[in-house]
Amino acid sequence: MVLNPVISKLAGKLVVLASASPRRLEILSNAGLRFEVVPSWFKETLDKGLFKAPHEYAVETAKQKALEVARRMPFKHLKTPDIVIGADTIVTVDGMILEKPVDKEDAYRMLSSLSGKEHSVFTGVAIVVCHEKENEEVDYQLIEFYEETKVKFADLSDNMLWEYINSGEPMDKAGGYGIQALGGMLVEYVHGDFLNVVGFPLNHFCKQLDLIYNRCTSSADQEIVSVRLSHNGSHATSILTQPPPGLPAQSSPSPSSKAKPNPSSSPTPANYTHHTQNSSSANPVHKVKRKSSEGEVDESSWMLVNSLSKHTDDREAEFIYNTTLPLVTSSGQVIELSVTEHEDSEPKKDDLQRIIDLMDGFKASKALFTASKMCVFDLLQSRPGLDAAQVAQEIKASVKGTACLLEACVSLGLLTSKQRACQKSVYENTDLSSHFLLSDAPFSLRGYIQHCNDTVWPLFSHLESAVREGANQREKAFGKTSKDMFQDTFYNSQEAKLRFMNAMHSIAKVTGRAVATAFDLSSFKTACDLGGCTGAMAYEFTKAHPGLSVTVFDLPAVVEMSEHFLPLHTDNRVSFVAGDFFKDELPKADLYILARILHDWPDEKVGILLSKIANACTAGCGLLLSEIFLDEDRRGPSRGLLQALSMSEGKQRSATEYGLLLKSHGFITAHVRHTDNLLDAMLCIKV
Ligand SMILES: C[S@@+](CC[C@H](N)C(=O)[O-])C[C@H]1O[C@@H](n2cnc3c(N)ncnc32)[C@H](O)[C@@H]1O
Repeated sequence: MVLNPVISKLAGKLVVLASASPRRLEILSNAGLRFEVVPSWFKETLDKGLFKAPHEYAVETAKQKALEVARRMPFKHLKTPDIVIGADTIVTVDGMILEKPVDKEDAYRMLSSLSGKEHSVFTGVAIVVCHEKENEEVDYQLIEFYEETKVKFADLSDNMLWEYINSGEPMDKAGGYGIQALGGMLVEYVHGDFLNVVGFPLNHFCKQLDLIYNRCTSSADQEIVSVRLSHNGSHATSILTQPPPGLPAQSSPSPSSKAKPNPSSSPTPANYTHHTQNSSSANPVHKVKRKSSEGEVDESSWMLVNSLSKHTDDREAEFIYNTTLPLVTSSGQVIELSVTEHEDSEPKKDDLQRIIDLMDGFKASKALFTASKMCVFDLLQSRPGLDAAQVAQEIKASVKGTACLLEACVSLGLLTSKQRACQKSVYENTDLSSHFLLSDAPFSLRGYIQHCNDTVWPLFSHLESAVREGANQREKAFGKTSKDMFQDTFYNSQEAKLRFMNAMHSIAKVTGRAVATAFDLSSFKTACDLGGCTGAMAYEFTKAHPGLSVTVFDLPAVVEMSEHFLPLHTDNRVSFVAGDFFKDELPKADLYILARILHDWPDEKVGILLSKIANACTAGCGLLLSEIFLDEDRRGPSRGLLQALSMSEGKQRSATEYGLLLKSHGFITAHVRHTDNLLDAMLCIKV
């Protein structure tokens, strides 16, 4: 009997259901589970077209719902739940996903498409297990799965359909029917879990809980370690309760950890590889096994918590190590994890390539910077098909050097080359260069590339000193002492200022739309973009929100140059005000935007700025923060962590760290979005 031991393990834990569905509530309370209901604020607007299979959409929605509540509760409810359960039910028929009907006509369309046919009901479920750490940070461990049930509807006449629709029952139900009530009369048969159709796959859920709480060591014993899973150059992060026998933990064990070093085995480092294949099993599982010099370790050693199949690009996955558990979960792949130890094996080809790529990274960057600075991409856009000698003549460079640069750019995917009959290669831009490297492309990153070359590169060439001294290297890099990064480095000459503004402009144009559309801002009428620079971000906000006017507030040196960056069609809903946001009065607005501002400053300065914003705000005002949010365990993204290496007074922070800073000034985090663009975003509300 699975159920009771599971339920009793949850006694005394704060279990939260991130759903307002009365049916889910009933199913779980009938099972004896004690929980709180905190409906998720996550808007179910994921683009269905982005998912390969319908269940992936349901699982992702469930995950986002649960994570939103798990992240909100410590701030809004001032308590951290032990587990948060999110679920999303969808109906699919003929390749279409049906959710809740918006009106009666929609219900009719849905129900008539189901009439006389078999359809699938998928419920995606996400269980977020929260581990609160001493420093108030919370680690989230995610278990996700789905259940599919097949349902066949009888042939339904229009009369029957309308009678059912007029009963009002379809309106809040996925697919427009409720099998547990009147809708049961429409159903000819059900194959699979009936409760899954009602809205929650109780049996599958209990099996998952059983695996977490009954068959694995207590969550308090879990040791979070990071392992790199190498598979075609990909990586994964794993959560282990303790390391496999013979394998040392990669972070120091907690006092309660049962991990013991195995003296007979070789020490670090270890390589992990995983292999994936599709499982034909109706109840898909992830199998994981370890190979080492001591032979294969029982498959029962590992429990996979998160589906690798979801992360086809960077294949992030989480594992819990456990000595007794067979295998777990979730969506359709069999994964085999092999562990080998360095002393016994040759380095893998992938690993070698990865190290070489890292070693050569700076050469690739510099080749890109140089080709961009010498206008190679602009030239080949206006005159495609030039050979090296012709390019050399145009860019006033040696033929030999130009040929090397062009060939390097081809190898980096920035140019293509074709051999002419005379054996000469001719060059053209690739789509990548045409999108991002031309001076006049809408998403041109040329300004930012120039900033990287002229400002970031010199700073990085003094990285060792920066690391030794823990101080910025602007004096070494630029030969001048500087107290204020903006006034003394970026704005100390007209040329430097324009270069910096160009860099900000190009990044804001590329990232602006994703930030501006990350949240529903329809309740705000006036916004102030603090440190809004050229106004590029502000224009994206006014484009995305027709009812919004934005005041760009920046230093006088910047505002006086803003007209150089006006878009072709000027927008009179964007205006500029000059001032210093640490000293001057801030323009009044309903919404304050801080895009790529706070990372430049230490907590103390951030405190000054936030208290000025808080004073300017009344309850209900918004603060939209956009930055690179570090992962909560500070293991990524490397873009943010690498940027921190050349930063001076400022620092990179996680969403939780930003949330806490904002909370101390009366702002409650309402939503966090990890956009698939360069910047993440957080919307906070003043209470
Ligand atoms: C890293 S840039 C970000 C620009 C813009 N928000 C974006 O996302 O593209 C920082 C901006 O803050 C402005 N800034 C720095 N110190 C300031 C101050 N004390 N008062 C007003 N603006 C300031 C800079 O001039 C610059 O435009």
